Amino acid sequence: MELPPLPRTLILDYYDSYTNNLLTLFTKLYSDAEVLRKVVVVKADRYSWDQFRQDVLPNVDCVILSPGPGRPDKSSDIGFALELLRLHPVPILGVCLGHQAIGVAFGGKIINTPQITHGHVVPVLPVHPALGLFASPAWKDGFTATEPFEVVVYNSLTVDPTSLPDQLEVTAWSVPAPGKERTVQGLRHKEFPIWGVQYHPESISSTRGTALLRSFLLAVDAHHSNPKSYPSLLPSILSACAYRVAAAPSSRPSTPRTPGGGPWPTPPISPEGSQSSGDEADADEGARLNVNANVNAVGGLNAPGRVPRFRGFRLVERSFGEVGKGVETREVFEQVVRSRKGKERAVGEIWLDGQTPLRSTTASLAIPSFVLTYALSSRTVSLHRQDKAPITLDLGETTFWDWFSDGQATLAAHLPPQVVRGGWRGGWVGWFGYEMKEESLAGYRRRPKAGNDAGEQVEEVDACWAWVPSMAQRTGDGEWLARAVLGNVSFLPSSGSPEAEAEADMISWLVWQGIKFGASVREYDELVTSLSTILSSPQPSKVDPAPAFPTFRPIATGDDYRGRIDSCREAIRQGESYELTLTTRFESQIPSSSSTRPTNADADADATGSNSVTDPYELYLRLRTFNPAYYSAWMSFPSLSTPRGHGVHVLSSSPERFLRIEGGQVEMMPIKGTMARVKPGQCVYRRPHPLRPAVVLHPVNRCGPEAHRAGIIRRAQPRDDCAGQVGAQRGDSRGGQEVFPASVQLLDKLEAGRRRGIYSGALGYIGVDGETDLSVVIRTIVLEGDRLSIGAGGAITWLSDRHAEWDEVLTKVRSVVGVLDGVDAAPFLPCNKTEYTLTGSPKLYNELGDSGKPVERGFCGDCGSSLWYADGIKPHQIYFHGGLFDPQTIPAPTHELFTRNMEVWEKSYEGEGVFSEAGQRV
Ligand SMILES: C=C(O[C@@H]1C=C(C(=O)O)C=C[C@H]1O)C(=O)O
Ligand SMILES: NC(=O)CC[C@H](N)C(=O)O
Repeated sequence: MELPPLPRTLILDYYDSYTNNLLTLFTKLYSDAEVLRKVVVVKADRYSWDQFRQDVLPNVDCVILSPGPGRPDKSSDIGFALELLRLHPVPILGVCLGHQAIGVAFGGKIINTPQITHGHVVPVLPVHPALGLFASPAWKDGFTATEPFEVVVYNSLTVDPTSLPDQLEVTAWSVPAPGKERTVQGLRHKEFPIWGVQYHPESISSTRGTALLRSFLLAVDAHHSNPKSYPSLLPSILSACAYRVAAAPSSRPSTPRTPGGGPWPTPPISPEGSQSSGDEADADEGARLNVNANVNAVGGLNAPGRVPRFRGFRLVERSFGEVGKGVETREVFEQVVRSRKGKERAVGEIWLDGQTPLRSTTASLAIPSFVLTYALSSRTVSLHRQDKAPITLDLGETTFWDWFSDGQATLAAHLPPQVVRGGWRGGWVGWFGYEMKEESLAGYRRRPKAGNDAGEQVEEVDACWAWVPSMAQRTGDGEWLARAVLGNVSFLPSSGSPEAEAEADMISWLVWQGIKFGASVREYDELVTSLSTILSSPQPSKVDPAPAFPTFRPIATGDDYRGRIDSCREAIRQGESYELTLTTRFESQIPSSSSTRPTNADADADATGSNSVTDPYELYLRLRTFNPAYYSAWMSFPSLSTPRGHGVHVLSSSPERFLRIEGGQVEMMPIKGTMARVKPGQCVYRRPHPLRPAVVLHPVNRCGPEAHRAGIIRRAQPRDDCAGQVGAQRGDSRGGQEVFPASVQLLDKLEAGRRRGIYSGALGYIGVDGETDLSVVIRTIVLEGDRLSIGAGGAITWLSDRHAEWDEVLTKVRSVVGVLDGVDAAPFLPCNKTEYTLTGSPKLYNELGDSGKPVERGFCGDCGSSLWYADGIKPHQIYFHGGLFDPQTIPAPTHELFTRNMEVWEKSYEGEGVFSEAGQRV
């Protein structure tokens, strides 16, 4: 079947993640170059109706109305689409929301669909004899019209078939389950070139998507009396494009790197420049601020208006081989970071503490050389250094995102072309808080800049990025490395004063403030020497884990939360969203004075939870054994302040990857499916629903088809929540309404505008070489001043149960801190069981194992403690109790037994079984 020439197509985007998939559908039929010239995605509110009609419409050949949140009978949701449909100067295809708009434009009614369904595959059958696009030769090509075909539906609303105006005709119906009502799945206008489909032809899980697009384009071509070709879109229209097929593959050459798969800090890599190259002068000279020197320009920098003088960074590392392989990370951390000379004045402490149950942990341990924080309300960046008062910079209209990423790009441009990548080799470590969405999400409104008086108040830390020039790292194999970024960057201002120049961008500003980025060779040598001493004669740890967590209380009652769940579900029923991740917070306090500190005996007596800890590091030590996680981390910045007091400390045990960039490939790994407690003695797991990956993968989808093909979008992990979701693996999100901005703003309201802070943000490293690994900040204790908080929540869908969701929130928080106070659900009792049987869904709560395969994980149904089992093990009766990770309640032998059993299990597990504590099958 011949392909019609590609008409100039305008896709009107109602802020839906599927819009991008519509674009992808075009690239399945036409070349990227062709799609780039002829297809444009424009946000539905980009133009006024008048502008659109006068300037845009005469220059396009057809319009596609995208899916979207909201209702087509609400003008704030649908904009000028109804006017456009009534005018129909060019052929129009409506998809989902766009299809419903066709119904409304000509007098039909919108009602709730009999079964609200999001992300399911259903059969659809065109009417017979076929009408509209289903009568097209392009549709019929190789397909029997009387066969149903499978498609994905994603809607709360539908066109009421009893209200259908005379001008419209149904072209397809759903094939309902016995006893259920059928729904309208296709429409056409009897006279005008207007067609609609309720389902999503653009979903990768829908069949016959390209056939439908072909039918439409054939109809468009026929409408325009079959021209041989269409011109390219005007540059003015192309420039309004919200996103498009990627124009060219990434310009950065791909560089050799070791195969990935290691957990978060870093896999072992081949050494590069693993000893000091003796070019000490180079590194130190580069470190000097040199704004006026007569220098040679180095090409390739993307920041205009300045001449770089820079000899480049060198990423160096030194392995200690077998030395120190058995030494505990904690001991090394305490000696390298905590008891370093002058450490009490250090600007911060970093411990990326990736943990998996079976294998040695990986870790990055560092003292940052400086820290940048950002305050959204005043739009200022602050530079924090040891022994110096903070210095601030007003970013004006520039967002922190742009400022930071331009700076990072400049830094990365100073690497030698062939850098060996692999894990974190130095650079940024920190977080973007949840509120940073304000400066990044399309359509999200930035708050007005605070007035002068706001300068008097202590501001929130909305983003915090520390610079790490050198660190000690432990690989997944237990091998120790000293890694560093050597060298520096300096710039000659092209004109004007250095200060004015410095305002313009991050690097100039930092250089002007005297920041040197790289470590000097001397500093690196010192690290190597001290690490070598520590590894060959380690000192036992001097700090004990806190004997108990302080008692956390929810900031609102279960009733309150359940009420908000109801509101979420109502919004979903109204078609405003299909999934809303509602959250709340639990709080506690630690005494600010060490005088209240009890003796160990007191603490033991009060081990069910007391506010007895004064050093947050002790709390972290407890957390890392109580709830070890792939993204465990300790980040401590004692000199930062927030409105809640002095000192910001993050104690994270997040299991969830937000985004990883490795060798230029982007990977996201959303999790879903947290267990609900069902009966004492049993941990039963709720089956994850399939929507979550769609939401979380949305940003990756934005990378466009080119990126997908180039393999930049690599894979979603083969796991239950993605099972069968080829879509997720290809970056097609299977689903629906764009989370942004509608759902995010809705959530702001549903959470009464409460700040989430670090919780729900992204935390991790962004290497100087661009290698990045960020977690979703969940299961994380944040300490600001003496205030402790833990955020928790869950994704609410139409199918959510108000009681189960609240219980799930409690389960999540208990997995972090155990006992809770002031909750109106079943009390938490410490549990002494060592044997558990899990039934139900074989896949539990997925985390990442070192091997790259998922490690399953759950919680004890009695006490909420962690349960682990390992990679590649067949279903699924589990035994051991996560007391393993709580030395307070489970004696040491259990730990060993557990580990041993895991080994046995790994080697010899066959079929199902329940195992005794001694490792015997029972
Ligand atoms: C919001 C939280 O978790 C998010 C929601 C999840 C869910 O609904 O299952 C799972 C992981 C997180 O992305 C949280 O744990 O606080
Ligand atoms: N995916 C969509 O376009 C959904 C349309 C509409 N918001 C509904 O829920 O029915």
